[in-house]
Amino acid sequence: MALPIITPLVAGNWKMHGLLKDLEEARHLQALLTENPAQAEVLLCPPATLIHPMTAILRGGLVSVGAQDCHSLEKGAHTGDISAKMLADLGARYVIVGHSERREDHNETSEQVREKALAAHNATLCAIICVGETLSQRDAGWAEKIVLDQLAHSVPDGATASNTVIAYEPIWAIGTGRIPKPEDVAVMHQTIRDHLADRFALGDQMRILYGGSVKASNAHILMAVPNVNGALVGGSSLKALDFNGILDAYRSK
Ligand SMILES: O=C[C@H](O)COP(=O)(O)O
Repeated sequence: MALPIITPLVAGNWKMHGLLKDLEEARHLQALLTENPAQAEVLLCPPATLIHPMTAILRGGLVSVGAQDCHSLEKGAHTGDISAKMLADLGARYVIVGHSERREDHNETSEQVREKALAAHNATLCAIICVGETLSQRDAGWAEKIVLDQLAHSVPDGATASNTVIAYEPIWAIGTGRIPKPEDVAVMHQTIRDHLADRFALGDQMRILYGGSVKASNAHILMAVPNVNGALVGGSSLKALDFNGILDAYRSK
C-alpha cells in the first residue's frame, strides 16, 4: 500500500524569549524562505506578547504564527490566562499544548492537556500535543509505555490529521545538545504512528514531529527517519539563519 503524502511541519518555539526588536528575526526568516522556499510548512510560536505584531509582519507569507499554551475554557475569571479563542482572534493558527516545561513548571496533567487540545479544536486552532519521557524513564526501559500513556490521555477523541500534530520530545534531549540515536527515534515514532492509526480514521496521516536539540547540523539525519514529519525547534529557532539552516532538510540539494 502506498504511504500517504504528509506535508512536514517545522515549528519554532521561542519559549520565554523575544522582545519587539526580535521580530526582525521573523521578518528575516520570511525573506530567506521567500528567496528559497522549503517543502514544508513553517511556523513560529513566539511568547503571547508577540503573536499579534508577528502576524502583522508575516501576513500573506510563508510563515504561520502559533502560541505556546492556552486555557481550556473560552473565557472566565482566570487571571493571567489566555483562551484558545483569543489566540485565534490574534491570528494564531496553532497552539502548543502539554510541552514538558509546562507539565513540569505548572504541574499540568495529560487530562488537562487533553482539555486544552479540545479548546484549541473548538477555536479552529491546530493543537501541537507534546509527549516525551525523562532520562530515568528511558533508562528503565519505560519510554514507550510512558509516551503511549501520555497519548492515550492527552489526545482527544475528536483529533484529526488537520487539527492535531503530535510532537515527540525526549525531555533529556531538550536544550542539552544531546539527541537520541536515529534508530531509537524510529522506534518511538513507529509506536506513536501505530497508536494514532489504531485510534483515528486518518491516524496514518497525522504529523509526528521530533523535538529536542534539533539544529542545522543534525536536521537532515533526524528528518529522514521514517514517521518523522517535521520538527519542534527551541533554541535554534530564535535566529533566522539557524532556523533556515534546519529547513535545508526540506530543500532539494
Ligand atoms: O519546543 C521545543 C523543544 O523543547 C526543543 O527545544 P531545543 O530545540 O532548545 O532543544
